[in-house]
Amino acid sequence: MGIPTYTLNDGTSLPAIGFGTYPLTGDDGVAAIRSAIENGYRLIDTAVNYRNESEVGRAIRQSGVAREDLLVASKIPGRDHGYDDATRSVHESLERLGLDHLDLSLIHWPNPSQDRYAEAWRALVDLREQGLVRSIGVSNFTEAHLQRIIDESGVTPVVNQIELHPYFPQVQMRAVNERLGIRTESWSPLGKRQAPFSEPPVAAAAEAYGVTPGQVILRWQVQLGAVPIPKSATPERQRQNLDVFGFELTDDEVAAITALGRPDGRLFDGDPDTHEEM
Ligand SMILES: NC(=O)C1=CN([C@@H]2O[C@H](COP(=O)(O)OP(=O)(O)OC[C@H]3O[C@@H](n4cnc5c(N)ncnc54)[C@H](OP(=O)(O)O)[C@@H]3O)[C@@H](O)[C@H]2O)C=CC1
Ligand SMILES: O=C(O)C(=O)[C@@H](O)[C@H](O)C(=O)CO
Repeated sequence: MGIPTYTLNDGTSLPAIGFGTYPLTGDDGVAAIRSAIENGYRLIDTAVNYRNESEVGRAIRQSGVAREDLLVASKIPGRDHGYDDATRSVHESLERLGLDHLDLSLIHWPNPSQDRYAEAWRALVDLREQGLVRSIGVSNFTEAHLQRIIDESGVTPVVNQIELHPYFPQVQMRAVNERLGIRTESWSPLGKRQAPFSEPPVAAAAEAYGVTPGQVILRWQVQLGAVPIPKSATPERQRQNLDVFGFELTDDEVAAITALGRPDGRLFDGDPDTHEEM
């Protein structure tokens, strides 16, 4: 069964699930990313700050899958938010990846104290016009950050990649993204080391559908309309994480997993109004 796709607000297509590559580096990283591509992932998520763009490029070339069948997303770090810096950053990413364009480029964190994310956005708008980037988006943006770049540029991001897992279901932020016509992407979609695999709603659904708790959580993501980008260096888990389109949770099951949300559900201090990454 192929991976379903969404049509984004710029008319391009995005697979309903992607592969996260942090912190896969070195030859082992290449092997894991190549395995993910060979297992069927067609959206590969990297970033300048993952220091693995060259590994992603090597894995693509070794996989034997045609470049045009893959979507490669990378992210601009906080230190490169100036217009010229952001432009240079994307060029350098392409060099490390060995590609002539990115399918998706995101601003990694808004870094509001620097207050230059709107400049980085203007650079991405121009890079898209120049054909170096097919689609442009953001990550860890709040409603205020989104509204500012939309008001100043007239261009709406295609995605907002945010922390999203059962302990942190981001009900409000998902509603903001939807209202603005922005597709939500979920980072740490399983909840990383705090994955709620044994929580009753997750365990019960796994039992009911004969799937793993990880598959229940990723199916929950899909039914929220979010695009999860789970990372796994384990081929069997890579396959499992992609195999979430053969069953459907009831509305009550979705609601019960969303109800696992906690006020302190963030995995670390990743509040976009205060957490900054250069
Ligand atoms: N934009 C941003 O600011 C951020 C973006 N990200 C992106 O999101 C991606 C995914 O997030 P990440 O933080 O890795 O967390 P995930 O929620 O994807 O969890 C990854 C961890 O879960 C394990 N795992 C994967 N699949 C399963 C499974 N089916 N059952 C049990 N354990 C499993 C993996 O172990 P193993 O590898 O051994 O299988 C790994 O340790 C990152 O790789 C990155 O691309 C992440 C953080 C911030
Ligand atoms: O993985 C990412 O994209 C990040 O932004 C990471 O640096 C994230 O902040 C993290 O993993 C911190 O533990």
